Amino acid sequence: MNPSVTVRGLTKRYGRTVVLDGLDLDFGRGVTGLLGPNGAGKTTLLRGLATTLAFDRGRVRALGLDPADREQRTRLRRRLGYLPQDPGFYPHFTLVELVDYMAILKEMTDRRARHREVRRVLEEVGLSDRATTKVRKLSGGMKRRLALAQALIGEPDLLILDEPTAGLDPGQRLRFRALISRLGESRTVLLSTHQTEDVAALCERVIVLSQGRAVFQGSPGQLAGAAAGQVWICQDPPEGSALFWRAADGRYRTVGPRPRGGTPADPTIEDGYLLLLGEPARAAA
Ligand SMILES: Nc1ncnc2c1ncn2[C@@H]1O[C@H](COP(=O)(O)OP(=O)(O)OP(=O)(O)O)[C@@H](O)[C@H]1O
Repeated sequence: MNPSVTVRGLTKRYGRTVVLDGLDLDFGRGVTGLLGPNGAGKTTLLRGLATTLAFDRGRVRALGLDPADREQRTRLRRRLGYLPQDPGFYPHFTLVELVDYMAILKEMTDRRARHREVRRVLEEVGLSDRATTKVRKLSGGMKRRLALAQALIGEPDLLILDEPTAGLDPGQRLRFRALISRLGESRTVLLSTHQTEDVAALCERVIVLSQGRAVFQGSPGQLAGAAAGQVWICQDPPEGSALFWRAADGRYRTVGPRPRGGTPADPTIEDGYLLLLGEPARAAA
């Protein structure tokens, strides 16, 4: 892999709280998923890579550019699209006005080309029929789609998406997955999510962040493989396991040491993730 983004020793503190703790990462073209528990530092990392926040220490190279250098940061901004966790759009703008305004901020000065681009990105996210609706009248899922639309302006080489599928209905989630995987064919896409299904469906690479460090970097298959031989199905609630749940077929699923009467099951990404973060041990404590 020839990485489009390289991160070395990245550190960010808020007061005494260390949020990113000497983070090292590499990822390249295609879709990379960023998983991690609440507060792991995902949004902080994405904000930094999107150049809206300065890190305290460490080095980033994105598309061959150094965001710590003012001139290179401007060049990088021209080539990146960012979907923030909470975009906070102007509520009284219509969708078309808002996306047009974002396109102006992205230095699209040719009016006709800009209007074409605004129509294109609204079409991409299925919001063309809402073009003249005011932002404040959108549902949560529609606002998410609008947030993706503005990130797509100008066909950026690097897309940084903070929980792009949060709040989407199943049909839209599928549509988003198709769009994001298509974008990943020719660009570098980094997306954070709490949905392991999204990672399985979309990502060729996954990074797990915990307490500001990357505790896993590899393929989704490798993450699932980390739980091989540690996932069990039982007919009855497993004795001695603190973390188990009843599946739809009425049997019990557990991750960790083999419970009495447990038969092995195929591990999923979620199993690998839970084990990696020590969730079974935490539940037992
Ligand atoms: N502006 C800020 N000032 C102070 N602390 C902050 C600020 N932004 C984030 N934090 C803290 O930094 C830590 C990491 O937050 P961050 O939003 O990056 O986590 P996250 O992995 O994206 O979490 P989530 O999955 O809940 O979105 C948290 O402890 C959070 O409270």
